[in-house]
Amino acid sequence: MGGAYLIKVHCMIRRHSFPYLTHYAHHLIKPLLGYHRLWAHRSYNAGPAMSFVLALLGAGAVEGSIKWWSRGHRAHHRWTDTEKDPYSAHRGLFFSHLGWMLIKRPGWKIGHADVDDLNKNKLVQWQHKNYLALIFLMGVVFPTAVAGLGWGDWRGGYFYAAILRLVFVHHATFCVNSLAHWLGEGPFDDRHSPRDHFITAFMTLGEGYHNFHHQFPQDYRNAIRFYQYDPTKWVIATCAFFRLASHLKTFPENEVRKGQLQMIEKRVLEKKTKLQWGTPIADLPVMSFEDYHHACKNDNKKWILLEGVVYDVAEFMSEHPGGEKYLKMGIGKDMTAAFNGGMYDHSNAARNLLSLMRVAVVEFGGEVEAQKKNPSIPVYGDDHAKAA
Ligand code: HEM
Repeated sequence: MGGAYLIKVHCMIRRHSFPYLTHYAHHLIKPLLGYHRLWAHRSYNAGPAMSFVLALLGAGAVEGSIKWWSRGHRAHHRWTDTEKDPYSAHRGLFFSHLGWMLIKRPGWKIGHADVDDLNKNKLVQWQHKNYLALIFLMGVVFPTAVAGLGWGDWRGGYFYAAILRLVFVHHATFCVNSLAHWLGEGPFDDRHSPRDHFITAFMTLGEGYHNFHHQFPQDYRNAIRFYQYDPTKWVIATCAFFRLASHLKTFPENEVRKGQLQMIEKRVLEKKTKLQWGTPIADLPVMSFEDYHHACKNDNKKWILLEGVVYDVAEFMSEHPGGEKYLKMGIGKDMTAAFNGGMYDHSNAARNLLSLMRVAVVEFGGEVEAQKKNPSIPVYGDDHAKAA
């Protein structure tokens, strides 16, 4: 008995899954196209026919009227992650997903958002006034009738296209407030919770590039690269092609790149702070060339002067890949030229090694200054022939 029932369900799913899946995608995309990108963010303009269809089908998603939804969404953008954010991700994954609907909060606790433009919009006002009738018509009657009249499956239409579809569509759109603030990375700004991730994008038909979206909310795209999954953007672009939509807004690539590069810089900086870079040159004590020279000659310091900075090579001398001899020869002298190609043009790695050996800076900088001050001071070159 149970087995026969399962087989029947299986056959039904096989027979009707395509139209129901299409129906699901279409019911999900309508609120995203209309409520989110058209009315909440005004990321493009829609002609009267398209606006009307979006208002009707958007009501069928049973997520509130355009006005109510957009007000909440604009507040979410303005007050992201704060107490006044209606779906604050900081209150946990469950709260941002659907907990916010279960907890009764006085209206003043939710941050203010300007919806004057929507108050002036006749279609939005009409949908708001007739919302209850529209959700019954578009949320239940319409999908049931499509399946019933389309392929004679009234019961399937009611259960799959109306009720089950509502559950899926609700959870998918709720993921924009929950999963998209939890899973992934913040390539444009990581001060707040919105994140970019393909999985969220897949589940929400493109809304998962949420970090980008919170940075550039008026951009009609959520995904900016051709390989990223954003069917809602594709539908808007197609509508624009057929002149149903116009004035698609995009942020200048220059501004988008700036944010990305700043985040890359920030991450590089974070990694850099985990390494040792030696005492910054600005924090080193200053000494005269004579003092440097004197310390090496009389105090047995194993110091070398390069580009105006004194380095202690005592421990490194025996490790020097070029041999100990060259470093010994350089002690107490200015070896800038030798280090930079006069003898051997050192690598970046050699320069990095140097940073940990800093001792002091020499007044007036490098060898030229030193030579000018005291031409009798030996620099590299005088005894080069002897060393070689
Ligand atoms: C504290 C200062 C110095 C450091 C940290 C240093 C470090 C190094 C390092 C890491 C190398 C391996 C190749 C490379 O990375 O470029 C190298 C090679 C070499 N260095 Fe130095 N060096 C210093 C000073 C000098 C001076 C003053 C001379 C010459 C008077 C010199 C002559 C050479 C030569 C000839 C080689 C080539 C070795 C070979 O590949 O056969 N170095 N040095």
